[in-house]
Amino acid sequence: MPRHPQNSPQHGPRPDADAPHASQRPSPLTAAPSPNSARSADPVLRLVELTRVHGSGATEVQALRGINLDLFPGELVAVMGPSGSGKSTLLTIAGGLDKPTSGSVIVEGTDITTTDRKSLAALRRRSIGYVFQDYNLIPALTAAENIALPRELDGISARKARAEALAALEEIGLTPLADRFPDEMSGGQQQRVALARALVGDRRLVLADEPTGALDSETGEAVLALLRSRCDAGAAGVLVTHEPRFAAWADRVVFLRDGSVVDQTLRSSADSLLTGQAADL
Ligand SMILES: Nc1ncnc2c1ncn2[C@@H]1O[C@H](COP(=O)(O)OP(=O)(O)OP(=O)(O)O)[C@@H](O)[C@H]1O
Repeated sequence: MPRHPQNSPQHGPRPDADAPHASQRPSPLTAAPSPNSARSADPVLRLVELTRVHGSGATEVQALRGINLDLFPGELVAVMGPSGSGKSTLLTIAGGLDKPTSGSVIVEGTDITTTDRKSLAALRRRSIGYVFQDYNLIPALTAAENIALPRELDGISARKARAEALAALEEIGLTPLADRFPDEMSGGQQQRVALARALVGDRRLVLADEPTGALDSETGEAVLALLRSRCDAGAAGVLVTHEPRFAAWADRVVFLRDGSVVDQTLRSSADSLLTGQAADL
């Protein structure tokens, strides 16, 4: 079972109406790292002095300014910050979907900023699961086919890939939807299928860009529970979110502003987030 911030010994309760006052409970965001986050292990993801400049001349935007971040097995890190602070830019570069202007992105020991396109594509399929806010399922493929596709591209037999996809659907409670097309599913169902696609094949790095954006709160919690559960099983996850209650599932929260990390899980920040006082986030 995933550790829920409400019932985990390491995570304090969410800010429900009947919850104790923030000062009386441990903050989930400042709690000790997860037992799975083996700090002695090599990081799954390393961002080293990452910068990204979009455009040039008068339209130039410095989206990232020297970001450093290590993410270890078992860790789920939430990235928060105001609109335009660089969250999506950070995630797309970490996932190999965009290149930094300078700096390194090291995924399981490989610098993906210097690998050739073919190797990068293979590494992304093998090691990186990416969850988009708008699901990005292929409309012409069923749920099971969407999940199986990256595995088949990776050389797994169609039969094995389908078996894995069905197992993934069972894990997320969507077995009856295996043969449905995306337009025959609700937004929440599509997002869970997208998450299953990101997780299938034991990818060690899961990057999720506001995966709960279009979902009701109950479905959003279910998606977060899945992500948390995969991190508890040893993956490393990055979650971009505007929602403090979803960030409460994370081991650490990184706050971005104007392309720089301005804060990381300070108790005061975490508590004010959980009590809804961070008005500018
Ligand atoms: N392709 C692009 N071309 C030019 N500027 C860009 C591009 N992508 C992002 N930017 C700019 O880079 C900065 C960071 O954008 P980014 O989308 O990473 O922020 P964000 O924190 O994810 O914002 P939001 O919360 O609104 O999604 C912003 O000023 C944005 O306008």
